[in-house]
Amino acid sequence: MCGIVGIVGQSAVNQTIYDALTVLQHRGQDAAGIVTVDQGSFRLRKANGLVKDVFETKHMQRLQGNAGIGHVRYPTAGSSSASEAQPFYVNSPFGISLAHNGNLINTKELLERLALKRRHINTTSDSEILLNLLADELQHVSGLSLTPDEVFSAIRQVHRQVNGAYATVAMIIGQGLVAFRDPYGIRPLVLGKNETEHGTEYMVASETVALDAVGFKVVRDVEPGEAIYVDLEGNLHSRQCSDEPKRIPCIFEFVYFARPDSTIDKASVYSSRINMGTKLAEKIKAEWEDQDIDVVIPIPETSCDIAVEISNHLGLPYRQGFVKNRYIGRTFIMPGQQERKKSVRRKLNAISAEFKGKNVLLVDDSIVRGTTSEQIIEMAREAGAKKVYFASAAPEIRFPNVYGIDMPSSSELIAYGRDVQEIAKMIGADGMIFQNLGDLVEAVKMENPDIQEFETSVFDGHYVTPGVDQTYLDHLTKLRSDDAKANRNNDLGTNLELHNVCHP
Ligand SMILES: O=P(O)(O)OC[C@H]1O[C@H](OP(=O)(O)OP(=O)(O)O)[C@H](O)[C@@H]1O
Ligand SMILES: NC(=O)CC[C@H](N)C(=O)O
Ligand SMILES: [Mg+2]
Repeated sequence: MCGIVGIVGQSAVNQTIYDALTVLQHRGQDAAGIVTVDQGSFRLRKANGLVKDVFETKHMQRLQGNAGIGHVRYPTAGSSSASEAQPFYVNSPFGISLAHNGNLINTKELLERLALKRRHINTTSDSEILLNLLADELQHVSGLSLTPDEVFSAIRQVHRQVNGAYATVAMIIGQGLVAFRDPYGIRPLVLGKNETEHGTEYMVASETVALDAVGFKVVRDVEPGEAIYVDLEGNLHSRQCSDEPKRIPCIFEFVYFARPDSTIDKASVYSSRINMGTKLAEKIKAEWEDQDIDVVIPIPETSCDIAVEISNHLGLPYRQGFVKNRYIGRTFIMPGQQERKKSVRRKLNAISAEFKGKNVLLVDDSIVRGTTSEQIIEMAREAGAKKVYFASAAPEIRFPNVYGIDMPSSSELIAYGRDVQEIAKMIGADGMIFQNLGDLVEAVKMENPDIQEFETSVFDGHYVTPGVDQTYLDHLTKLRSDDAKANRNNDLGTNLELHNVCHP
């Protein structure tokens, strides 16, 4: 997942974008970037690393101007090279800079189309393709300034060509900020505003928490297929640009990705997780009639809210038996399996008193590769647990994700080709329980009954966009499995790639 933000303000936006990116850091830890518009020029700083490390004072001082966009990256396409950090830039027409959360499917076809238009794509990033498609559609405009109609009809054409997930912000020099969400609204995008004595400031971001953190008020979600255009005078325009919009948000945002204090498509992430806890506790009660659990223990951090609810519902004590090292980030979104594996023990440590001689129920939001659960169970046993049960608030993940979560290969998923008993054996649990998909959907739907459908492909293999068939999935495995990535990164050597207008 990635985090995006865009602002048209009434005063300098560099610090606001920086602050917003720090609260979106959980969506991407690999790279960060900010572009601002200063007196008709773009200012850009992007590099691999966390927000706090990428932007030094000297960079912040350069990022002048009252409008800008920002990005935190978790790669799902292309490479981890710093040259693929975002925002990307093209100089024609106008000069456009773009940041993207999601993943495009039909990149091969789009690349061929762009080549015919003599547009050169310099990286392997799908986001650079998206930028060039938008640029190409804006190329048809005749005047020197853009009208909202022209912006919206360009985005309509982009929607017609692209298959995939894309929440996008783009800054067009001398014109304004453009933001759009794919026709299914797979990835989240929210609009906010701030009234100042000089006028209204507008902001779009991946999650509402970014608006809260910088003092903007949430206006509403950007609708699936909708585009927002804020011109540099600060006027807001919006239009539905998809021929067939349909709200099908990614359910994994609610399970894991988003922060609990965010609201997506009017559904609170926190309350959804509480509901997941209630549903899972009901299943535990129904299926484990003679359960002998002494204590419920979460696997920090995302599962904490869920575990509290399970303990309440089962009438069992809740204990924070694992201490989380606050200086280690999220392990699942780390780029390679070796690093993920190493980080679990650096991140979590058991408090023996909570395990010694007890039957414990460990709760996690999800089990993907099994990296966390396997090691955590080992730690619980080393700390003296008698029996270790394991509960997952999401169902078994058996299918690749193609919409912005880096799970490209089913063979890397621990639940692939295994039933619950086999998974329990693999991770060393004495008993194991997964949420039913229907219950997970219900848990989020309770927070907004108007959401008719969710993107649930990792659980059921149903892909909502065209273009995802076995040939595509095989191609993805070849391109992005952990082994493929490791080989590619070994080949990288010294970084000789072209970085567009990045000042070190
Ligand atoms: O089965 P796995 O492949 O290990 O993936 C699942 C685990 O990864 C995530 O935690 P992460 O450490 O990324 O973040 P968190 O601190 O927000 O829980 C998630 O919450 C699970 O604990
Ligand atoms: N997770 C994401 O949203 C990734 C965005 C884009 N596909 C990239 O790899 O940079
Ligand atoms: Mg976790």
